Amino acid sequence: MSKVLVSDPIDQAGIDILSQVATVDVKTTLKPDELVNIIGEYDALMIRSGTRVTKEIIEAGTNLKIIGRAGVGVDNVDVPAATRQGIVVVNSPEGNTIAAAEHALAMMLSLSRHIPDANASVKRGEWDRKTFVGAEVYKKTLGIVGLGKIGSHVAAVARAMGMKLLAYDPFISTERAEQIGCQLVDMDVLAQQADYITLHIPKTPETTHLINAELLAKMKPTTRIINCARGGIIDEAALASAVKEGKIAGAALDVFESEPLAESTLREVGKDIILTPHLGASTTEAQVNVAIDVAEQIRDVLLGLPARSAVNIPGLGPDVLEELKPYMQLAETLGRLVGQLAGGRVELLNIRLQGEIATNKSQPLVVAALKGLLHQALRERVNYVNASIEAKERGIRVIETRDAAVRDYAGSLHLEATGNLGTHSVTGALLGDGEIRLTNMDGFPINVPPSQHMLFTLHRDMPGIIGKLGSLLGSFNVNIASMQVGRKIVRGDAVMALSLDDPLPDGILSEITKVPGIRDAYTVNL
Ligand SMILES: NC(=O)c1ccc[n+]([C@@H]2O[C@H](COP(=O)([O-])OP(=O)(O)OC[C@H]3O[C@@H](n4cnc5c(N)ncnc54)[C@H](O)[C@@H]3O)[C@@H](O)[C@H]2O)c1
Ligand SMILES: O=C(O)[C@H](O)COP(=O)(O)O
Repeated sequence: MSKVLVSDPIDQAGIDILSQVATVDVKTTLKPDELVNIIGEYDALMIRSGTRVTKEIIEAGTNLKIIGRAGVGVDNVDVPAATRQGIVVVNSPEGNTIAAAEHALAMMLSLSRHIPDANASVKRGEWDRKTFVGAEVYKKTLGIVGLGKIGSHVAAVARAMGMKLLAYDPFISTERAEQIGCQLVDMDVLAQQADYITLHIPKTPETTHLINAELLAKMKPTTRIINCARGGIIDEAALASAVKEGKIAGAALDVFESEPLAESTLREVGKDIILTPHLGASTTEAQVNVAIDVAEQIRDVLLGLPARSAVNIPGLGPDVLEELKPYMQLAETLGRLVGQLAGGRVELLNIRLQGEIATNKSQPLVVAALKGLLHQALRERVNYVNASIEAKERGIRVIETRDAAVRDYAGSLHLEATGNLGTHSVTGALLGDGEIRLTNMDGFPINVPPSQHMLFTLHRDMPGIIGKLGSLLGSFNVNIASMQVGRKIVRGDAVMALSLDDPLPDGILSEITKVPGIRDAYTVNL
């Protein structure tokens, strides 16, 4: 049975799902070196933001197949190291969206009305109404940095509260921003005009210290900043000084450059800075959502199925996966087939995507074909995660063409591999019921389902060949399950595709090519 390590607190709903397929160990107080020492035993690791999954941990995780982040941000995982090792990294892109958006809104209102300090003062026995005079958000301008899932929900609620909305997000269209009721502006304009600024962007090299002393200096003395996205997007020292010196009115932070927050000037500023311990996703509802979402993906991957929210499989989002799922197996099968026909070292793979799969969403099919192609050399070391990297490192050039014209099938895939031993091609399609059909090999039309053990011959179309081949296979005790000949002209060249019940014994291929009229023979195990 597989083993899963859960190293951060996860809702029981997730543990129950994992327990269907694996032994689950929950150890939420491990130090980094303890994790390095035990990770080798596990097939999967499930975390939140508390566990830093470093390269060292990943390299020690020799059995790891998947790292599941029960939340959005994977900045605590060395994703490139995981990718290199073929470990799929999944997250829950939407499970805590509402929780994080509501926390940002709660922070905005709490900051405006000094709720945390007013509450503390009453609890101390005081009744001070003068110190805690606040500000209304109605008719104020909210600047939203990052108009993704969380930013958009914040926008909808803030709009209903009567706020005017500006947004900075270089990756979304003006139309999309207008739909959400936001005016897109650049960061400087947002800094100058907003009364409230809320951050909903990932932490990247471009966003690190996006809010710095220079930008803070452009803000109004009444501006308040909320960060429920990631620590490090704001320069904390510059922010603490700006609030202390009255250059801006206040800040509410849920996330910090280093967590847990150690000694910090942020703690010393008083009622105009409020701090929460990374609580954005900490609602009962969000924790159930993310635990189920990620545990289901871990379960699926351990069962050999694809994950719906893998962050390190190019282009494979849940909607795309749904559309392409039936074709992924076809692409991988054709990749395995053409790789074995080509034998030796493949240098060039031409892939033609035809009909309904000729879209810009079909990149995962190319990855699946590469995974199949490399299977012969790398076996289980190659997967959807590292297939493209492995192909590149082995010098395999990939040329993709897409042709939307529908031919005999709604969608078909053609692979041509060129290597040091020559060029071979295969075409395949799906029948209405999703069954795979091989429809062409090396330019010869065929119509056969793939099977585990196959034999292909290139021969002259002449009487007696089929009988001789059948007798030869019989003499080696190999049973033929089905057989088909494909030819372009009568008595010209032809291919024969045979499905066999057993693998071909060693040495039989050279016997087959001795049969008069048979020029070449290829054995394939799918
Ligand atoms: N505090 C918490 O507990 C908590 C909970 C959930 C999410 N988060 C964090 O919130 C952030 C947003 O999450 P989301 O689900 O909305 O993500 P998302 O991917 O849906 O949206 C992020 C948006 O940021 C934009 N963006 C990227 N780089 C940018 C840049 N340089 N400048 C401006 N915009 C940029 C993107 O175009 C996108 O629209 C993430 O950092 C996530 O980790 C925090
Ligand atoms: O990226 C996220 O999903 C949030 O930061 C939540 O982090 P958490 O799972 O540790 O609460």
